[in-house]
Amino acid sequence: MALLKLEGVTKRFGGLVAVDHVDLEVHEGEAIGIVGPNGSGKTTLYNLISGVYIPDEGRIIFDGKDITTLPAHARTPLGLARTFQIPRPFGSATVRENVAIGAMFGRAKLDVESALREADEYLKMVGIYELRDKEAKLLTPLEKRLMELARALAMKPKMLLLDEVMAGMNPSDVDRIIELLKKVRREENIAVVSMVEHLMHAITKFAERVIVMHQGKKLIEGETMQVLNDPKVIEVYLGKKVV
Ligand SMILES: Nc1ncnc2c1ncn2[C@@H]1O[C@H](COP(=O)(O)OP(=O)(O)OP(=O)(O)O)[C@@H](O)[C@H]1O
Repeated sequence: MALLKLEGVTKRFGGLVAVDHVDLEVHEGEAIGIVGPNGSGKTTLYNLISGVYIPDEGRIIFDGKDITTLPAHARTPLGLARTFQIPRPFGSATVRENVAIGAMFGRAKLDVESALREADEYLKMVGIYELRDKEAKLLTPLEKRLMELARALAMKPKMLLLDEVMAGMNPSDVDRIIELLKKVRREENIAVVSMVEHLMHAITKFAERVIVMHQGKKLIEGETMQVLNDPKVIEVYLGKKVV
């Protein structure tokens, strides 16, 4: 059984169909990349999966439950965690407290003490443990994204939706995050869906399967290298070879 299943999911903004009858399945522990040019519907798709938007048509099933109309805060405890392209941390709280919130309100629902301890583990994992006592608002954009990743992992999700988490990172940080994601997939069987606009090389190292969005529709889906070298995909990316 698929962990996540989208059936004919559609979202319109006035006359514009931002996501157009998308079908999608993600299985436990899978690594998926969602790519597509600007405006192709990737963010809207994430917002539909995470509950920021409710679809105009179609159904979303997660872990056997119909979550189509469930608000975002009710999806998190079921094991659906996401990061945002522009993180919105609790600014005056410390980095450690921000991550602990994930452990308290995610699937694990830990008490404060245990959540703070757990936060330290995840901060070490993403490589910003030394920043734990800093106010979150003082972090750089990249550090904020790493903190968000730690918070999402502390939720003990079954599925992690990553929104451009590796954008702006240097190659060694990208490699470190990819290794980390492989480790959590292997050890905790977390399905990771990663949205990427430009970092195609990162996606080839990480994703087993890629979905290409174009004008709100799924253009193609399949094994990563095969998809990224497909003539239709090359055409969508302005005639350039993608990788
Ligand atoms: N809240 C909104 N109101 C109106 N139109 C929207 C809204 N959100 C997205 N759109 C439109 O829907 C289409 C898909 O946008 P979306 O942000 O999902 O694409 P994207 O692939 O994530 O692009 P980007 O990489 O630029 O974020 C675009 O034409 C966009 O202008």
